[in-house]
This record gives sequence, structure tokens and C-alpha cells, in this order.
Amino acid sequence: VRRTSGHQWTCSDVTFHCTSQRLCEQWIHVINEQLSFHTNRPRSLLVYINPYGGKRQGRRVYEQKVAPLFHRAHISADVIVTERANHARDHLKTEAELDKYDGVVCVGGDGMFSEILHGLVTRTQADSGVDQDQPDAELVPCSLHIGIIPAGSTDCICFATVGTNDPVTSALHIIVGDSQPMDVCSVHHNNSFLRYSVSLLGYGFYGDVLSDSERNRWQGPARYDLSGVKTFLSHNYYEGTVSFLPAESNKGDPRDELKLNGKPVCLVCSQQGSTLHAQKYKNLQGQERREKANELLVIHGKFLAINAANMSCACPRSPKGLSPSAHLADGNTDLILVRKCSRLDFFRHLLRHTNKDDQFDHSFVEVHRVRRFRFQPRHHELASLEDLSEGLKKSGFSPICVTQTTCNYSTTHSSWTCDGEILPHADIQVSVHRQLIRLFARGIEEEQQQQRSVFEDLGPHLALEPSLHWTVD
Ligand SMILES: CCCCCCCCCCCCC/C=C/[C@@H](O)[C@H](COP(=O)(O)O)NC(=O)CCCCCCCCCCCCCCC
Ligand SMILES: Nc1ncnc2c1ncn2[C@@H]1O[C@H](COP(=O)(O)OP(=O)(O)O)[C@@H](O)[C@H]1O
Ligand SMILES: [Ca+2]
Repeated sequence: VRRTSGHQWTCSDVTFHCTSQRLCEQWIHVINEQLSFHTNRPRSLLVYINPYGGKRQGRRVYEQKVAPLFHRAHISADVIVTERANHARDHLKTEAELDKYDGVVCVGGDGMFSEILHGLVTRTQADSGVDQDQPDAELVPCSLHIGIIPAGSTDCICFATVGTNDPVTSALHIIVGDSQPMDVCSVHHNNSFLRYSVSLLGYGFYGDVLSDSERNRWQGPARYDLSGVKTFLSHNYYEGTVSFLPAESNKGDPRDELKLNGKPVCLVCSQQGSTLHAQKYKNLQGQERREKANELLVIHGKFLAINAANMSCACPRSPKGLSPSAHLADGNTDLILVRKCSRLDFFRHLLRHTNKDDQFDHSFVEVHRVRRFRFQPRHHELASLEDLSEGLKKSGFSPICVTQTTCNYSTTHSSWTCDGEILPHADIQVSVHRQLIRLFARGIEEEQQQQRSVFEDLGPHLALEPSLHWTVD
């Protein structure tokens, strides 16, 4: 494997020249033996292809670019081309013989990844007797790794965990058996399970973009830009209450520039205990300590957007993403609140997602790193307002003022987008489950790491140094 620019990997050939047939055979034997010691490499994969994702190239991408590489790496693959939405999810949930495989690969976009995620996580909980309807249930991590061959519209899960959306690079991360743990958010409504999310949970702006874009799916990836402009121009804002449990104090800040992104070296993701957290509350005792450590913060307001970014959400549209310093595996999500502001200010904020400026450095934007949160839209409070208006009517006051004020606050209600799918409820509770899944990826590498040979990272067995090449000659 050779690294090229922009986090891309390509195949590279090494030619060994031998003086005799016998020596050549010895070398082949030794190399195959050494490769067999590397047990992290997958040998058998279950592949799902969404033929309708993105620009509808999933099948071609897999057959022309990925399958030949798996073949060369002696990886066997059982391929299922999906015939309908949720085909992959349902197959994984009930039918798939998971014991036969070392990993599951999805060829498609974030929506297709979401199907694999739901299939695998639900299957694992069912097999372990865990009830996913309980918002505080401790979920059991999935044993199979997931690989993503990008062939969708946004591909942010691939981009934010690999650094690029290139099918060959992703195939090579699968072949070498890279492993990247990743947090998963569970979303509940009134104590019943709705969905899991790994990338963006967005209410207001992104929820509206997604709802509108579903009608224009035939346009492919461009549907998001068109709906983006439409939603931007309609400039709706929504009122509600966000309550959240902040992250432990040792988990970094959404505005720090750590950018370690959940790699093995990332101190934030690898921290086991909660030492600093414990220190913060060390002078408190028993119940009081527990309450303080679990203190919910409550914010009420009028918002253009409420976004929870469980990962950076970097994608070709926004190379640093919605929350550039978010970690992949720290057990937290970054909650971004964009309050009502002028169109021009909101445009400035959006534009900063495409350049190096800090998109959080606006008076109307705040960002919190959180373990859990809940959103309650204002219309849920309406019930009590209606009670109030009844009461006022009885006491001789006109109820009209109450209703009118409510209607003027925001034009309509929004929906949540959950990794690109629309949720049926606005009142949701979200909890982060630390490192619930593992991907065939290694996070985004920094420059120095990129200088090294890929095989140096795989341990001594595969470190075929150039000097060895010369010995063979
Ligand atoms: C002025 C330019 C503003 C550019 C702002 C770009 C911000 C982009 C942040 C993207 C975060 C993406 C998070 C990923 C979510 C995905 O899981 C999910 C599903 O993906 P899939 O279809 O591959 O299955 N995708 C999405 O939710 C798509 C979100 C895309 C939003 C595009 C918004 C474009 C906004 C354009 C506003 C233009 C204002 C112009 C005024 C004249
Ligand atoms: N064979 C199929 N026919 C129709 N829809 C499908 C099929 N397979 C998967 N889907 C659905 O297509 C949607 C979009 O898939 P995705 O691969 O994420 O593409 P995109 O990134 O363009 O949205 C997902 O919601 C997925 O459930
Ligand atoms: Ca996280």
C-alpha cells in the first residue's frame, strides 16, 4: 500500500527478483506464512450494495475497484445487492449467518451505513437480551467490524473516519484490517426506541434541508444544495428547550484544536477512568456528589438549528465538518445551538464551514460537549398553554393573545434528521454509547504518520523493509 496525497491510499507492487526457482518458492512460502500471522486481517466478508445510492454507481464501484483487490488479498466476499430500502438491515437482523464472517461491508452512503448499523446493533442486543427501548440500557458492543465503500451523496461517515471518500482507499483499510472504535447515539421518544445515529442529528436547518431533499432524490447528491438554498431563504426558526448532561471535564472542548479524531494516540478517546472528573467533585460526598456530577443544564430559546455532531461530520462539502474537534470514540457528542439571527449572520456562519474560520465564534452560536441531551419543542408546552387559555377564558380574559403569540414565534415545526433519515417525533432523548461499534478505518492521520509505511503500523510481521528487497536480489 502506498500513501498518496489527501489521505488516499493506492496499491503498490514490489517486485522480487530471484536467482533460482527454489529461492523464489521459499520466499513465497515465507511471505504467505508471515501474512497468516496477521490475524486482524479479515478473510471473509458480507457485502451489501445499494445500487441506488448517490450517483447510482455502487455496483460498478464494487465490481471494478473493490472486488479485484479483495480477490488479490484472498478475502472471500458474499455479495448482496439490495432490492429495497431496509433489505440489508432486515437481513442482518434476522437471517445473516454472522458467525461465518469477520466483517460487514456496505457500499453506499450514510443511509446505507445506517441500515448496517441498525441491523448489527439490534441483532447484537437481541442475542444478548438487552432491551433497546430503555434509554439508559447498557448496550453490548458489536463483534463484527464494519467497512464503508463510499458510493453515496454525503459520505460523511467514511470521510470523517478515513480522511477521503475514495473506494480504493477504503478497500485497502479493510484489507489491512484497520480498526477504529466509534460512539453511537441512541435516540428515544417517550421511552421508546427510535433510531441510532453516528453522524448528524439536526433539527431546524438540516432537518428542513433533509425533509425537502427527499422529494428530489432523483437529482442525486445535488438535491442537498438545492434544498439548502431553499431552506436558507425560508429562514425558519423554532422554539424549544434543550437540556443536557455535559461531558466529563477531561474530554476536551469542542473549540479546542486537538483534532486527534479518535486515533489510537488520542488521549481523550483512550482515557479509561474519569480522573479529572472525580477530582472536580472530590470535596463532595455520596448523593450530593452523584447529583452534581449528573447535573442537567437547561437552555430555552429560539433556534435556527440544533445540531448534535457525534463526529466531525467532515465531508467534501465541508472538509473540516460541523464540529472540527469532535472525537470519534470519546463517549460524547458536540451539541451546537444556532440561535435566531439575521440571514446575513447565518450565511456567515454557514460559510465558515467551508473555510478555516471558526464557525462557533459568533454571539448567536454556542457549542457544548455532552453525554446526553433532550429536546422539547415548544408545541409540547402548548398543551399547558391551552390549559392556561382555558383558565383565562373562564376568568373573562381573551385566549386569542396566547395562541397568536405562540403562532408568531415560529412558522412551522421542524423535524430531526438522523444521519439523513427523518425522525417522526421532535421531542427526543439522546444518549451516547461509547465505542459501540468498530470500523475498518484508523481515523484521520496527521502529516508525520503519513510519512511512515503502512506496514510499519501493522507490527513486525509485515515490515518488509527495502533492505529485505535487496537481500532477495
Ligand atoms: C454557503 C455554503 C454553506 C455550506 C455549508 C455546508 C455545511 C455542510 C455540513 C454537512 C454536514 C453533513 C453531515 C452528514 C450527514 C449525512 O449523514 C446525511 C446523509 O447522507 P447520505 O445522503 O450520504 O446518506 N447527509 C446530510 O444530512 C446532508 C446535509 C447536507 C447539507 C447541505 C447544506 C447546503 C447548504 C447550502 C446553503 C446555501 C446558502 C446559500 C445562500 C445563497
Ligand atoms: N435497493 C434499494 N432500493 C431503494 N432504496 C434503497 C435500496 N437499498 C437501500 N436503499 C435506501 O436508500 C437510501 C439512500 O441510501 P444511501 O446509500 O445512503 O444513498 P445517498 O447517500 O444517496 O442517500 C437509504 O435510506 C437506504 O435505506
Ligand atoms: Ca464522539
